[in-house]
Amino acid sequence: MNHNAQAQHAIDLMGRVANPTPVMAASDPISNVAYFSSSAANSQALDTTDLSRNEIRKLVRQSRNCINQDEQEQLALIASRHILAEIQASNAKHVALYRANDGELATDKLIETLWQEGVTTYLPRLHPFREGQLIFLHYDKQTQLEANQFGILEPKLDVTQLMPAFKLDVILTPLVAFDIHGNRIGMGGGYYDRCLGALTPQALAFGPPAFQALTPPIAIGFAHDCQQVSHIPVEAWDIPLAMIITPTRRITP
Ligand SMILES: Nc1nc2c(c(=O)[nH]1)N(C=O)[C@@H](CNc1ccc(C(=O)N[C@@H](CCC(=O)O)C(=O)O)cc1)CN2
Ligand SMILES: Nc1ncnc2c1ncn2[C@@H]1O[C@H](COP(=O)(O)OP(=O)(O)OP(=O)(O)O)[C@@H](O)[C@H]1O
Repeated sequence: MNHNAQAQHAIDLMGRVANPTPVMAASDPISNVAYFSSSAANSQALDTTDLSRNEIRKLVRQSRNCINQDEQEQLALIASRHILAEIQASNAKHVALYRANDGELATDKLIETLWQEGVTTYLPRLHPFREGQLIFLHYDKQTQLEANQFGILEPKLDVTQLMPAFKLDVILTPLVAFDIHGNRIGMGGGYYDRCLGALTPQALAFGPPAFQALTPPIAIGFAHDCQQVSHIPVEAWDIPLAMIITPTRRITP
């Protein structure tokens, strides 16, 4: 991609995007973007009372896959603008993201903007031999990507590019469904559950003394509005997200 094209993306993300019309305007302290309030948002969530995790997964995956390409692009731009404001406000310098799959909110323009803003970005890769675990590798425009077993692009394995997860400032977390309390259901592999579970203050307290002084990364969910559900059946291993950003909502449980 040439320099002009990148600059165009930055303009798109920083300026061109139309704000959604809020039902209940709550002024965002970070930018002048208005969001629905979290409580108003819950009344629009899909009623998932009595549904299993697999049933919720199936329904929500279907609904996010129904969003057409044009709308996907617009929604990703709007949500990217919101998450960019969060990243800048928290002064995060090392941010893990994901490459979109299965109707997830796209992150490609967000990533290009982060590069321009001097933020270092990382992508997850399935651990080469520890099943169910993720590693994070540095990602810039030179990084070679390859598809994993699920068809998701991830950086080729290069140990010089490894980033320990506890050194990240923000982990932008993909998810299938979320609720107002920050609970999430993912694609079903338990990858992010294990990763976030190892980064809680309680987990870090079991590590060497230096780990106890660490500030764990902030896990922020990034999702379409249609991925919000009324109830998530919570399991013992679930780690709630600190924040969820959608094109119209900023949920802080
Ligand atoms: N974009 C993105 N990257 C990600 C995740 C994610 O949710 N989104 N992950 C989050 O953990 C990890 C990958 N986890 C995944 C788990 C299952 C499937 C999946 O498509 N499962 C198929 C069944 C495949 C099979 O049985 O072999 C399916 O459910 O249809 C995809 C990703 C790491 N990278
Ligand atoms: N911290 C953990 N330690 C061990 N096993 C775990 C842990 N977290 C999840 N698992 C296992 O992973 C499996 C999948 O979990 P779950 O259905 O919650 O995944 P998910 O949240 O949908 O996926 P992901 O986190 O990859 O997006 C479960 O059977 C569970 O036993």
